[in-house]
Amino acid sequence: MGEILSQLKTPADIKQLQREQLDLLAAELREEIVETVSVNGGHLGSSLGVVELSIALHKVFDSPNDKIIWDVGHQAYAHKLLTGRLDRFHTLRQLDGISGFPKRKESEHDAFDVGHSSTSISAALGMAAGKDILDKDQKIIAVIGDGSLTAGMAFEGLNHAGHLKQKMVVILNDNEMSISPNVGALSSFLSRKLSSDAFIRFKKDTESILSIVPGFGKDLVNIAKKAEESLKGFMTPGMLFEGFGFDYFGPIDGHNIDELLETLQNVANIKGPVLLHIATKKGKGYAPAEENPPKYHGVGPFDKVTGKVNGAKPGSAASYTGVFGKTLVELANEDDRVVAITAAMAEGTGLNAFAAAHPDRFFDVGIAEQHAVTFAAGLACQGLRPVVTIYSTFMQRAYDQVVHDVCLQNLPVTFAMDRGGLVGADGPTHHGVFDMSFMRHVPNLTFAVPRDEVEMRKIMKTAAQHDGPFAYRYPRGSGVGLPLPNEIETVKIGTGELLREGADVLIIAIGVMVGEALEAAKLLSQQGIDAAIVDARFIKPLDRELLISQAEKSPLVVTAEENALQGGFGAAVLELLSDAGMTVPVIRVGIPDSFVEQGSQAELRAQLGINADGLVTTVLKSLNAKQAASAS
Ligand SMILES: Cc1ncc(C[n+]2csc(CCOP(=O)(O)OP(=O)(O)O)c2C)c(N)n1
Ligand SMILES: CC(=O)[C@@H](O)[C@H](O)COP(=O)(O)O
Ligand SMILES: [Mg+2]
Repeated sequence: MGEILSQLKTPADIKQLQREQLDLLAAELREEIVETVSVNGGHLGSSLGVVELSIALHKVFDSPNDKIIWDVGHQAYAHKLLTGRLDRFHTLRQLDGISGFPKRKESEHDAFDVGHSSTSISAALGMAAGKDILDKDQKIIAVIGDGSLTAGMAFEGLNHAGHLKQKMVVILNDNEMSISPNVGALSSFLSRKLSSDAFIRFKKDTESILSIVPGFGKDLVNIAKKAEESLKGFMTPGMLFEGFGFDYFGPIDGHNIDELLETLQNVANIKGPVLLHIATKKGKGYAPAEENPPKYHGVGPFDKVTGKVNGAKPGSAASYTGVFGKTLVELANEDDRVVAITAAMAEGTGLNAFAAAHPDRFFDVGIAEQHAVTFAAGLACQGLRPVVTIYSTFMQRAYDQVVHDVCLQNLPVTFAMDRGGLVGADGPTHHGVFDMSFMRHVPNLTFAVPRDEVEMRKIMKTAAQHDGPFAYRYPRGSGVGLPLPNEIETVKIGTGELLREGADVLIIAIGVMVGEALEAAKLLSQQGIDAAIVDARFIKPLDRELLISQAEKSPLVVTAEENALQGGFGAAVLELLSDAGMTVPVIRVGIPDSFVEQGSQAELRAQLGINADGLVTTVLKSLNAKQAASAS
């Protein structure tokens, strides 16, 4: 534990440090971050890149009175260490431990809860406007990365801030990286420097114009064009932000503490919105992360000496993401209408395999889920078969686009929702536990949830051949480990499968809960209880015939899903049975009406009772209650 760091109890203590101590502090912070992430996993590169910035912010500003809002929040580890959380830092991202993201309930220094990107400017602007109304003396600072700046919401905030002329500081942390290298016109524009080449060209062209001014002859158009091109070379990022009404400063070296301190002190008192552009290196100070930023963006436990990631145990099953990436390439090999879209998550979604195999049919649109969906709608209008691959949690951003731009027009767009269900250590901002509720009621949409990787391939092929919108979701982590047949079958839309007969209870499960239900049936049979198991496979349309015929035979129905119970799969089954006039008791197992904290997937499932043991407990409790009721 670092000597200087361990003495810091609050950020006010940083103000007492001598200038030379700040460099040592930076080194200690890096050591602590690398040490902890190497054991627990976490977001390494982004946090290492803002160590100096975090020190400078806490030296110049007065948190918690002044508000520092981190965009995404995956880079806030140094901030956490500087604000009294060193003692608990070893619990980072663990069950009951400190969060990998800022959380207001965790610390008064965490000004705003984050996890999804591009919210910082809007939140900061709201705080800035609020402080004025309430006459508070505070400074408001948003820190946003160049990747997060690619989202429309960031520009909505800039646009409004320029209009309100609100005093606030936006720090643009530009490392030229999102998770992968940042994409888009904005990214190229940000890295534009005022080159001496451009200046010399401009000078020459201007001289040529001046020399012929008296004649203004036939070469004028060409010369004017040349001069215009040269002028474009002068367009700097500052012009963009000044156009939005911000005072622009930078780019400055985001690892130079002196430069940071001086500039922050200068901009702190400017009236009106300020944009400070800093240049940093993702992974700074840890060679493996500097050399391969995507790998160490969000990384599992690794050997801190060599940087070697522990990875999956040898012989473990391929991940759903891996199977998805491989299968989509196969589908695209067979059908050249298949195109793939990611919103800045090529690695996470497994679409990097597709990008390598079919680069001309792959689109990374930046962190822009809303645009991704409507862009897909446009591609579908041209006769293509777009597959928009977005984590379930980030699909929440694009709900209106799903409804208005795709489903209303009944366009053949596929929504592949990775990380459906509980994701583990990222916690409540990232669990994908609402998609069944927010997608299942949209007209025209077909929605399936495979129980294993073989079923996933079948559903993917079925979706690719379907003439309308189709969604499927699959979980974070390994599949069941089934061998994948080369030939991919399709399934009939709206059909489930009876996997086990049983007279005492009917468990209707979907997705990963099917495996848990089968396991529960084995455990129940040891207690003399005979459970029937149905894999519903489709949440929309439900297999009406199968579900009703099985429910008619059973004294008790239990539904099982890794989704919010409110409006989810169990609710859909209840509606179906109730509409059919059935009175069989239905117990729903799933996620109750509260946000689920962080922890490993297994720990969280056990806590919530959404695993085989939980199903057994629910079934036994319900059967006992039924028995007691009929005895009385
Ligand atoms: C709405 C949303 N989409 C996608 C993500 C996944 N994501 C987390 S960090 C990140 C890259 C952010 O890049 P940048 O803001 O430049 O920060 P850096 O990692 O470079 O420090 C992405 C795509 C997210 N958190 N939120
Ligand atoms: C911060 C963020 O949103 C991503 O980096 C996310 O944490 C990635 O999650 P996976 O590790 O499941 O890809
Ligand atoms: Mg970046």
